[in-house]
Amino acid sequence: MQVFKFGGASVKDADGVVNLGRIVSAYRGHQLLIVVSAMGKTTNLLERLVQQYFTQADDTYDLLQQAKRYHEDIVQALFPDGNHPVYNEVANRFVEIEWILEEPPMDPYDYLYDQIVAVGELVSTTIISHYLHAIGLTTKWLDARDYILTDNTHREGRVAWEATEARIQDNLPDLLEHQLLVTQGFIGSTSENFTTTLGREGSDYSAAIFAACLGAESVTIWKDVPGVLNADPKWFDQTELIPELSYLDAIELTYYGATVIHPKTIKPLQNKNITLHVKSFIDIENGGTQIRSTKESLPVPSFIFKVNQVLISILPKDFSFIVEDNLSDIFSRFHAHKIKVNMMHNSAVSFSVSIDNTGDNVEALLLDLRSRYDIRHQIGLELITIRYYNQQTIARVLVEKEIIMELKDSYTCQLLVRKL
Ligand SMILES: Nc1ncnc2c1ncn2[C@@H]1O[C@H](COP(=O)(O)OP(=O)(O)O)[C@@H](O)[C@H]1O
Ligand SMILES: N[C@@H](CC(=O)OP(=O)(O)O)C(=O)O
Repeated sequence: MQVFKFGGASVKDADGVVNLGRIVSAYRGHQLLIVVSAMGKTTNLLERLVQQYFTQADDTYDLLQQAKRYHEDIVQALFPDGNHPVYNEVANRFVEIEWILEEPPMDPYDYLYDQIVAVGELVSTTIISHYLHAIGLTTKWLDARDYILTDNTHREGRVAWEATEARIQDNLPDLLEHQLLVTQGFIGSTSENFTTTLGREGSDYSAAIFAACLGAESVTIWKDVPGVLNADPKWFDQTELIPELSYLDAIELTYYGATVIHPKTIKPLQNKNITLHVKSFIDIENGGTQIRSTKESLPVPSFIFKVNQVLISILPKDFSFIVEDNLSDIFSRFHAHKIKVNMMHNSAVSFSVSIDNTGDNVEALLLDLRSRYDIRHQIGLELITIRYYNQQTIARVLVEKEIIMELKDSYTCQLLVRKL
């Protein structure tokens, strides 16, 4: 059996859903489970809705209307019969959000976030499953929350692997024999049946979880790019396709921020030796990238750019050294504010980190750190990571840039820079 994953970009409009139908139809007769994300930028919209609801802002219902209208337009384009059951099912999914909005927020933010944001994936898969049925494919919609079980960490649910594997293995192999299965990426549930999410961009990870538990032959992630390139084409001209990639290189690239695949995706596949294909949903005949067990190293240097970085330098107020107890205290503060460290460097009396400038929680972190340390920070920096670097590649990215911090090991070079 195979697992396919379609992200938001692939189903951003009715044409995208039709294209998905075309791709899946070409695999008629194969055992297939497809994992789908929320359509287009729906998750961002629902995230804004949660923020506004939590602060009881006036435009909460406007945002809900926007989300409804966007999906209604897609449904109308796909199902000319206004009495088709999909209309009611989609409306009912949004009613779940309306019920929450009717009461002032009483539950913790992260819990409410998961209950609301998960609706994006529930709606998209409802539409897609009906569409695939309408074009003649025997399709079954599955609620991923019945299969992917997590702990209670809302917004970053940690998978309960044994329970998840048991649920998937007990139920899905039989179902796969008779029909195409359609389920949601990104969502799971706790043992008490509360919805959780797996972290932003987590649908790739969902596909890997299903594939690992089912012992799939392969996973294919369908993207708006020809495969994994040696840099994000949004930032870099003249990118090159990497036709084959080892699991290790893929883990390293995604860890440093290559957003084409979610970093947690690779490990479960590597453990079961399952090949991951990254292919274009626009040019489906193109071979794309295969990520598998291979001794080949990356054929070309690869670049990862992260803009909008904040460099925070942390110094003990009493001029003591940065040693284990300080480091452990510092990391626990980063963890408490859900802030991930992109690059770090320590000396005897200071510890410096570069993080994404995500706004409010960075402000809260700085306030918190200042209670115990002297803090300096610089904003507006750019972090450039080069895998398999050489002097030429470093020179290429440093044009009109000044290095603020630099780290190198045998394979990877990280440069924190400021534009001149
Ligand atoms: N090394 C890379 N190779 C290809 N694409 C990359 C790379 N790094 C970042 N990207 C970006 O990843 C995007 C696809 O991921 P994303 O937009 O999250 O898709 P989806 O919503 O389908 O999951 C591409 O449009 C591209 O801009
Ligand atoms: N919809 C979720 C999960 C996801 O993975 O989406 P995408 O596959 O479009 O990146 C998000 O936007 O975070």
